[in-house]
Amino acid sequence: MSRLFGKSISRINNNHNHNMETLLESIVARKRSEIQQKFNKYDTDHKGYIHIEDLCQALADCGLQINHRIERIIAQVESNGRIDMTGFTKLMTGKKNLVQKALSGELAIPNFAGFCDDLNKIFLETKKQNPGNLANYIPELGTVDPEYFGMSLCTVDGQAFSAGDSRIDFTLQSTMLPIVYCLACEQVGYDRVHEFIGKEPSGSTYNAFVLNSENKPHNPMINTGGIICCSILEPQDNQSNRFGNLFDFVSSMAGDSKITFHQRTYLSEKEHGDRNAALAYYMRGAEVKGLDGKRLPEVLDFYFQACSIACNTEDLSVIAATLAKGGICPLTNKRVLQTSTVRNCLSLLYSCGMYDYSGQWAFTIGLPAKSGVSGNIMVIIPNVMGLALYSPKVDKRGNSVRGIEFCKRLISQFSLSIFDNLVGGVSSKVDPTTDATPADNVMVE
Ligand SMILES: NC(=O)CC[C@H](N)C(=O)O
Repeated sequence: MSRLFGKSISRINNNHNHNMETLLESIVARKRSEIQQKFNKYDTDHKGYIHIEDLCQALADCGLQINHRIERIIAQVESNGRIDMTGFTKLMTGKKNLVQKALSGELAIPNFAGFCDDLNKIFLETKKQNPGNLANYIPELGTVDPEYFGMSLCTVDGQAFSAGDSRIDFTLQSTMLPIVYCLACEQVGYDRVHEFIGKEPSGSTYNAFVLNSENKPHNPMINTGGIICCSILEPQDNQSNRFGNLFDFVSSMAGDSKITFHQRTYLSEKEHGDRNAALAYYMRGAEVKGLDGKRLPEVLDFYFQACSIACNTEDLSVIAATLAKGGICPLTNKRVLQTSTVRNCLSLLYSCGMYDYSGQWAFTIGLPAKSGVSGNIMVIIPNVMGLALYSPKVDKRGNSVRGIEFCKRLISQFSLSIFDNLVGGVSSKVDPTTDATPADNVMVE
């Protein structure tokens, strides 16, 4: 009995091994033919090799700029500006890399050109109207061209697209606050920061004289919370190092980009900074913890300097993308923040990032974001991309009017809000990460 049983088991095993081999062979054959097809697609003149220029063009079509990261990947498989089938196979089968992902349609936004076309249309539609006012309580902000309108996006894979005035620099203003908050959390720890600052929206204007029931600023994304964060950052260091460290940190979030500092806006805000000075003295009078009362003018000065760090929407979209990617900059692939810090920051941006419009923003747009009174907005689409907008005319709450309008239109067309892709949801919106509508995935019996 047991011998018979043993025999049948060995027959089953033999059959199984044979079937397994055939299956593996067919998988290998399929993979080989897929690679061959791709190779043929880029071997445009059928000479048996791909010109590097053609490969670079294919990558550019996916939204990737040829930087040193991509050059390094290509250098491993090319010779004399060409890639043959052996090199191409190595490229497509080796450890997952950006080029492989791009050619396999696996980047964050697979149909990048189509998505950007749609975004461009939304941009042009939004551009037609320009209500709101310049925030001239900081006089220098009242001098900018009110017609500026720029938009940029950067995905977690580094796919980039811009429209309009995407290279015009603007001061970050309150959009610096999440950055200062992240740096403070990394330096002194999240618990310590929140010993001094709350986690609730204030429901009041960004520069209101309000504290929560624990005598703390409501959150780090409004002026009071921002001033406290500035007080916590490297109090023992000198002013030059402290500013330098913050500046370098912003630059590393922006992909080691050459960000700037706008001296005129800084001086303008400092000269007209009575409200923020009053807020600082109000907090000192209320004995708010975390505020170094002896260094008050220095802390305020640092706050004004931070608000006058400047960049363009291209840079800001990379900063947002670094947050979308959990603290790793998609252009340099360097980790600049711990994921836990980013998680905390995004939670706060979701509930408090748009001043006293935060609740409505969360409801209509459903994404973490931060605005600055210079007319910039950065929006984070977790695990997908960062988006940056600049249009200097703001509404009465201090949020860019066209920036909000662009986001409303974007979200009405694409399922990018964090609650858009609920299992069981039926929606006509397109998911640009899969190019399908959520309704395509629903199976109702
Ligand atoms: N909302 C903002 O962007 C305000 C920042 C500005 N520097 C201020 O303190 O008033």
